[in-house]
Parts: sequence; structure tokens; C-alpha cells
Amino acid sequence: MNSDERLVGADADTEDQAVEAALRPKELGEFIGQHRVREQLDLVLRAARARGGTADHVLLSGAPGLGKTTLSMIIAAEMGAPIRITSGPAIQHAGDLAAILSSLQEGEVLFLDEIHRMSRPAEEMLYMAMEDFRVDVIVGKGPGATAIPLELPPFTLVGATTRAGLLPPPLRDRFGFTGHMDFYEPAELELVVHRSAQLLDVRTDPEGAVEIAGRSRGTPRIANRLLRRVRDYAQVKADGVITREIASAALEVYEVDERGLDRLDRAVLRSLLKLFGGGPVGLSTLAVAVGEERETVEEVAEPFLVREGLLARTPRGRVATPAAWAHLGLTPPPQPHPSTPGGSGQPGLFGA
Ligand SMILES: Nc1ncnc2c1ncn2[C@@H]1O[C@H](COP(=O)(O)OP(=O)(O)OP(=O)(O)O)[C@@H](O)[C@H]1O
Repeated sequence: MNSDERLVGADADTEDQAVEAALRPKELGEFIGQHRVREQLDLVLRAARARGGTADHVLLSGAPGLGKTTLSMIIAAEMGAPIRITSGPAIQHAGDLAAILSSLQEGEVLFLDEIHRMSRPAEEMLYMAMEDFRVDVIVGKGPGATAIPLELPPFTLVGATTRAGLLPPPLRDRFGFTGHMDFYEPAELELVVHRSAQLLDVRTDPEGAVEIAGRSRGTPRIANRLLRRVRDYAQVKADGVITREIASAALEVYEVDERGLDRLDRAVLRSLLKLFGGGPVGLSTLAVAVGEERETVEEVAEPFLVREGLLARTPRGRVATPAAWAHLGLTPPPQPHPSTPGGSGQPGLFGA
């Protein structure tokens, strides 16, 4: 299973791609949450407009589905500029990048998603383009190769990455502004749900939005996806209005629980608790018990469980926290007393 197949996966699936354009906020004032980034970006853009120039290059970091693409489109809209969208994996050769850069118009926004996945030669070409608005196009090979300088019009690069730490410092330093996007608070996701419901022409009562927001794992993309599934349920099983009961019943059908865990997340936790007494247990053993690949458990299920404080990765293996026992309604085994054989004398995850 990969994260795209999950209702609570943060990457865009085909259906998301088809409907997201309609749900994207178009201006900064419409963008919900991320107050700090929004405020700072507002200043950057206003100043650039007042100077009549091009905005500084912007780096946006944060998990998938938090609104980096949306913000890049807003930057272009606020600057009255066109936008070109590409991604790191699509630029494997410096020539690919040269072709894009040389066709940019003055002031255009170039959105480079997954910028950390660009090839090294392309990255080096980007340094010069960002700093001097110039690239050297190499013609020919070997000793006869020559570099032909090519002037570029001023443009704004908006780079997006899920892993700002992976960017080489020379690249990071060339951005005039870096904004880190955090996961959204439930109250912010409620606003996302209400806004999207209005655009999709779905009636949602406040409690229905609370129910969807609480299961959306801090991510607007997931909130929008759950809203669409709940809408289907409301239309087929009720009068189309999303109430708390309808949202809760619909998400039960889709096996997304009240904290946003899905079947895989719960299978990992249940195995850890029921078969291994809460751990510690090695990742491979846990994966076999769940019947999934090691990578699936590690990359698909664990990050959210760790973020939610339900599971800890320790040098001795995976360990469930007290919150995990509580979430599945199970009772943890008694902790060995520090003075009994086998007791470590160290306070564990259950405290001293
Ligand atoms: N602040 C927000 N307010 C309202 N809707 C939002 C907000 N942020 C994101 N969304 C919605 O969430 C969806 C996903 O956003 P977006 O594509 O911008 O995320 P992303 O961070 O670029 O994801 P990826 O890293 O996968 O490309 C869009 O449909 C967008 O409308």
C-alpha cells in the first residue's frame, strides 16, 4: 500500500488533482491559517509591488497538502504575473532547466515543486539564474565545449520542499524569504471545510465540519477529500446535509476514526499492543505481524502515529505510548517495579 491509495494520505490522488483547482484560495486574504507565513509574505509582495519590481525568491517548506502550490499561485496572482509550474524530478538535466528559464517572461513566477529532488547540474545552473538572472549554456563536448552566457528576464522562483534540511546551503541562501508551513489547527480546518462545502454547494452544519476537521490530520487536502466522501454518504443515505451524525457514520464506513487513524494505522498499533505488550519491538517483526512491507509501516503509518504521540521510535524498537492504549481502549500491562528483576530502574513511557 502506498500513501496515494489511502483516504487519509497527504499526497494528491487523481480525483484531488481534478477538483483541487476549484477549491484553491485565489488571494492571500482567502488563504486560511499559516498566519505568520501569510503576514510575512504579504510584506514581501507589497514591498515588491511598491518598488514596481519582481518579488524575491521564496522557499516554502512543509508536509504535502498544506498549501504550498496554492500559495505559489497566490504569489503570482498578487503580483499580477503568470506562473509556470514544474518539479525537481522533471528537471534531470541542466538543459531542461535552461529551456524553461530561457522562455520565462519578465516577472513570471516559476514554481518548482520538490526542489530538493533536482539533479546536481540543474541545481548549479539555478544558483546563477537566481542570483544574476543569467545562465551559461554549454555548447559542444570535451575540450571544445564553450559556455554561451544567456541573459534572463527577472523572475521569482518559488521553491517548495517537504525537506528543507535536504537543500544544500548555497541553494537555501539564495532565497530572499523562507516560509515554513505547519500542520493546521482543527479550528482552521473547520474553516477549510466550510469554505470548500460552499464552493461544492454542500450544506454542512457546524458540528459536521468539526467532525471532518478532527479527522483530517492537520491537512487541508485530507479535509477536502473527507468532505467529498461524506458528501456522497449524505446524498445517498440522507438528505444531503452534513451533520455530526452523518459525518461520523460516513467516516466509519471509510474506516477513518475520530483521531484520523485509518485501518493501517490501527493495525500497526493493535499489533504493537496486543502481540508485543506495547513493545519495544523491531520494525521488521512489527511489519510481519501486520502483514505489510517494512517500508509501508515505516513510511506510511509511523510518521502520523509518532506525530500524534501514539508511538515512539527508540533504539530498542517501536514502543507504544500510554495514549495508544487509551486510544484503542486497551489496558496496558502492569509495569515491572524498578526493584524487581527485569525492572530497569528507569522511568519508562508510563512515567516514574
Ligand atoms: N490555507 C488553505 N486554505 C484553504 N484551502 C487550502 C489551504 N491550503 C491548502 N488548501 C487546499 O488543499 C489542497 C492542497 O493544497 P496544495 O496543492 O496547495 O498543497 P501542497 O502543499 O502544494 O501539496 P503537495 O506538496 O502535495 O504539492 C488544495 O485543494 C487547496 O485548495
